[in-house]
Amino acid sequence: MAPYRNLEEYNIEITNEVKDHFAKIVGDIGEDITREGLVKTPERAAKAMLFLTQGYQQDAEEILRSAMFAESYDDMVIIKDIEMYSLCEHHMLPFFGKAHIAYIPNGHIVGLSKIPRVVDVFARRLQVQERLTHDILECINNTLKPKGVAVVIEASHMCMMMRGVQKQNSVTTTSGFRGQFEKIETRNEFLKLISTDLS
Ligand SMILES: Nc1nc2c(ncn2[C@@H]2O[C@H](COP(=O)(O)OP(=O)(O)OP(=O)(O)O)[C@@H](O)[C@H]2O)c(=O)[nH]1
Ligand SMILES: [Zn+2]
Repeated sequence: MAPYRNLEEYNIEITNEVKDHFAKIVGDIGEDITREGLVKTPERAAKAMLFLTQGYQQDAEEILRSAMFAESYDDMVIIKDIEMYSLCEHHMLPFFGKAHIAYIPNGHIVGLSKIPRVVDVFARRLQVQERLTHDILECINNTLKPKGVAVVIEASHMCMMMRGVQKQNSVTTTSGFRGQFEKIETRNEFLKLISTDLS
């Protein structure tokens, strides 16, 4: 694609391209693309898909760096039950659930809202749950350089519910630990505080 003058121009161009692909899909699955209810569907679907994958245009480390504050607090900070919606890269179907994140500051704390924003940046891409977990973990570790960071994600995958193996109640848990959370006592304290039965 040609280089774009600005983000707005890029957004218009890319929306039109994705819209044309969706129009083809709607026709290919046997629908009448001229039917009243479907006329605007390719455009709506394109906008929805670009919203759900907007993380490719965003810089998670920059988001964290924009709200780091020098502070001597060095106990655990936990943000739990962060709702998360992503798309599995194998089927482009949603997987969704909760992220629980903790860090132990090392001279800097971060604005609390920035942690869920980081989750969104990486979730709004084509992902597998394992890589999503590590993307969040490494981003916080590299940027904040805390004494420790922990990420747990619990999610349900629509590709295992609506199709394929068709299991409605399975939940996948992934986790990653760095620094002080690699010690069993710190990790267990975190797991206890997020009130799961993982410990
Ligand atoms: N590890 C991992 N696997 C995932 C994730 N999301 C979806 N999958 C799996 O990716 C696998 C893709 O396997 P394939 O055999 O290539 O695809 P498939 O024929 O559609 O597989 P079925 O879902 O078993 O019908 C499936 O087992 C999915 O359950 C994820 O986040 N992490
Ligand atoms: Zn899938």
